[in-house]
Amino acid sequence: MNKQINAMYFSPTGTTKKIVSGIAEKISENLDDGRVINYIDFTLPKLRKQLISFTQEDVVVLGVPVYAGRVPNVLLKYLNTIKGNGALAVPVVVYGNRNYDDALIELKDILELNGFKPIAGAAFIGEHSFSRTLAKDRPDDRDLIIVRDFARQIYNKITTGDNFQALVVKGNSDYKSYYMPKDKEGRPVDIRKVTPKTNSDCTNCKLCVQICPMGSIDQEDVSKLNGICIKCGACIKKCPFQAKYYDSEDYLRHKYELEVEFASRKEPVLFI
Ligand SMILES: Cc1cc2nc3c(=O)[nH]c(=O)nc-3n(C[C@H](O)[C@H](O)[C@H](O)COP(=O)(O)O)c2cc1C
Repeated sequence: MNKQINAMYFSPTGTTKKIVSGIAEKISENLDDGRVINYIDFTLPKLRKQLISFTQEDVVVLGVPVYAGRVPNVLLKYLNTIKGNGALAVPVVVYGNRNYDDALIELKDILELNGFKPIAGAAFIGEHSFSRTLAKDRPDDRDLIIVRDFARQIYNKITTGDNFQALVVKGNSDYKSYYMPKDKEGRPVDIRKVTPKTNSDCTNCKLCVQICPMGSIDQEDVSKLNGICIKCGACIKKCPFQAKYYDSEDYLRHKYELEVEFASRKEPVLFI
């Protein structure tokens, strides 16, 4: 098989990267032709300025985390610039054990509209961006066995067929609106304006400036934001000194409710 395997992902806290890279690497191992995987990490703003296009010789495993039951809306503009030109695609969404709602069908549709041919899709589970206990340490070994099995099925599909039928995945073609947390009275609350705080353990190492996917943390004063915060969890989870945190009551209630309500383990779902 004469195909270039690509692993392409947005992954602020690293779970999507693990799944997408795992799938791409296992497909590639099955190929056994010594070809190197092309990794395209579009987590940081710099990469989202580059125009990317593929050809019919490419297989693109493309993954995003689920945000509010959908493809993160801050990525839509960028995703629509990627040109498939007939490349085979594997849309993958990774969610924090609540639900992936219409994110997978939305990602599949985006890829189709951009000239890709989706041949398989999946929803996997990753530790929730808001929490250190919800889906803790996932993807884990059990997930990675499923990653391997999925990659094997994709390899078989690519090598045995070339007239692929349209891929069907779970979801509403009329996508549900973005999922919203609720307040004490059950009314929807908007946590979009919530921003991280910085405590006195901060050593001013600037790691948070480098890893913020929105490029929003001020270089001179890391407690200041110059742009939007998408609550992706990167600065919170990756700070070596636990110096970043949220103190918004609405955010913390939502986090707690998720941890209680969605504690039971969900399993990955594959469509092929
Ligand atoms: C703003 C935001 C919204 C999220 N919405 C959902 C959701 O609707 N359902 C869910 O199960 N997980 C949700 N999550 C959790 C992430 O999808 C999940 O933790 C994912 O593994 C994070 O991927 P990453 O490690 O690649 O950043 C949300 C996370 C963030 C930051």
